[in-house]
Amino acid sequence: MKKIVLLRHGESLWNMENRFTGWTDVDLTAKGEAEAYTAGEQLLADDFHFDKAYTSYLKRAVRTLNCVLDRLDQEWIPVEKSWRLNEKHYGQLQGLNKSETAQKYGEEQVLIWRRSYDIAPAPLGEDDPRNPRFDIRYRDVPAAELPRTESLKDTVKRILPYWNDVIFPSLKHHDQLLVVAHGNSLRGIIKHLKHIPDDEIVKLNLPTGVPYVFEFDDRHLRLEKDYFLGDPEEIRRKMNAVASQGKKA
Ligand SMILES: O=C(O)[C@H](O)COP(=O)(O)O
Repeated sequence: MKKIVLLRHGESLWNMENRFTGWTDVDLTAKGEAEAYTAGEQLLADDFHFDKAYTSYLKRAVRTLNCVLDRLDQEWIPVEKSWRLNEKHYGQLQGLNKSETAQKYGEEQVLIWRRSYDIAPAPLGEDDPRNPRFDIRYRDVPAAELPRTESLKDTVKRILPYWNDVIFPSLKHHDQLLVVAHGNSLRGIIKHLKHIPDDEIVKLNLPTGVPYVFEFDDRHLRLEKDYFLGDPEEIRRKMNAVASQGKKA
């Protein structure tokens, strides 16, 4: 049995402040770091030995991965970072408080911006200093590929080449892979893996710091089952809390 574990980073500063984050590079809170260590604990208890790990260019994911590997005493494994695993770009919403945005534009509109498949928030201006083209870390990415906003559909389109050409094929010669990324970039991968229809994906809210295991058969790499590690009640509570971030108060 081959396994890929998907893990959303632990709580970030802007998760705590309930702000749209996207490509903004904010750090973990102390709680987020503790969540990452707890995820490591759960993976240790289930005897995971990863062959390779993948993460984004954003420190909340990188640091979560480091905490997990530290807890597992598997810091030596190869790690590959890709901008393609970054969070969905939230355009002009980045930095705004989600509840205040719901008060201003309505909860329904915020739900569309957060969870619809093909509607993107307004883009950052071409000359906005937050435009990724001004950020040195993306200097090797062709300018035309750098987003100034994204729908989940756009995010999936940018992730899939990396998933299909790099991550998934490496399962052929590895048994266990770890992918630490973000709420929406992982929703995109999960949609692809489980063939979730466009209008169903709106309901999926990924909790921070909870390992999500996908098992594949050895021969054909067909998805056999998927499950979260941890207490189902606690996971449900965390998922509901994520869903509620877009409510008025
Ligand atoms: O970018 C963000 O704000 C979070 O990582 C995910 O936010 P969401 O749950 O509002 O999509």
